[in-house]
Amino acid sequence: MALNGKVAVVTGGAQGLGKGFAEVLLRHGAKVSLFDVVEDSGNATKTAFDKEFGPDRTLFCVCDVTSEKQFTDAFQKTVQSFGGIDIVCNNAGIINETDWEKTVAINLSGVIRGTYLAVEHLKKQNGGRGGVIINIASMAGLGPLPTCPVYTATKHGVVGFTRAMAMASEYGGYGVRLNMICPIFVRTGLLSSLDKEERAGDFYHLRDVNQKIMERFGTLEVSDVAKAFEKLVLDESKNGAALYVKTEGADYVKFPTQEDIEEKSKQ
Ligand SMILES: NC(=O)C1=CN([C@@H]2O[C@H](COP(=O)(O)OP(=O)(O)OC[C@H]3O[C@@H](n4cnc5c(N)ncnc54)[C@H](O)[C@@H]3O)[C@@H](O)[C@H]2O)C=CC1
Ligand SMILES: CCCCCC(=O)CC\C=C/C=C/C=C/[C@@H](O)[C@@H](O)CCCC(=O)O
Repeated sequence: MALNGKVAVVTGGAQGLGKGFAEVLLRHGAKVSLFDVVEDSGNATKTAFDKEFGPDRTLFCVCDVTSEKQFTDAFQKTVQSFGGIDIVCNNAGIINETDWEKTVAINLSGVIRGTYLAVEHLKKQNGGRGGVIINIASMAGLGPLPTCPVYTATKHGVVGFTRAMAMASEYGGYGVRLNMICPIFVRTGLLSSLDKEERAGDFYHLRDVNQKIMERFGTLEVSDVAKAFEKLVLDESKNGAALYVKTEGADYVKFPTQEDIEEKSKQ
């Protein structure tokens, strides 16, 4: 997909991976609406992008993805300012095993809400232009991370939901593609979440295990995942695909087919 002149929404776009994805889109000539709860960082990121890319290319909307009203209003404001939407990246996420309901509300319900709103705006049957939705899952959406079971569950949920929606879009002729990114550990603020007892909850005693898993898989920079995001957003052939990003590079995940599952269950 050529990105010049396209309009994108990035949730959790004020910092970390979301900021990195927004920068990729801006470099390709897109306009970007950043949705985030943290007003200071959102404004600071918009100011930095204004300086680098010009004043009319970025919008910042205060938006908590757990609020239907704030999310709907932010989509509306983006359409009013930029004249439509072509790309939506549902990226906002946290790790909090103590307040696990908040983790589910942001990481899974927030992605579901953001995807439904995106489909409503992009879908050709509603007068939309079609486009692409990229949901940010994790390697913890493909295999279990024992140090954060609820975070793991939300990311598995994002993978299952996005794959099903990709099929629904294809069967329904929405003109919208839905894909996922599944990175291993990335050096952002989120990475230290499990070092804090109030975030790690009952799994605080497993912080050494977390350290070992991190050493085994290694850690990425935001720019590594931004490069994978660029590859995925430019590739118009993919729908329902998950790009696994690791230290050796990025590869598409080969999900088992129904035949694979049935074959294995016979063994
Ligand atoms: N850092 C890592 O190791 C990995 C991160 N991910 C995923 O990438 C996504 C981004 O994470 P990072 O950039 O690492 O974290 P981060 O903490 O640096 O950035 C997350 C952003 O989301 C925003 N946010 C949090 N709650 C929100 C809400 N309710 N509404 C709107 N915005 C909200 C924060 O204010 C922040 O700007 C998350 O979904 C995370 O699960 C996936 C794999 C690895
Ligand atoms: C501080 C935690 C931040 C987590 C943020 C992420 O989303 C990063 C996820 C990164 C890696 C996940 C790896 C999961 C691997 C599992 O498939 C499994 O292989 C782990 C096995 C652990 C073991 O054998 O001890």
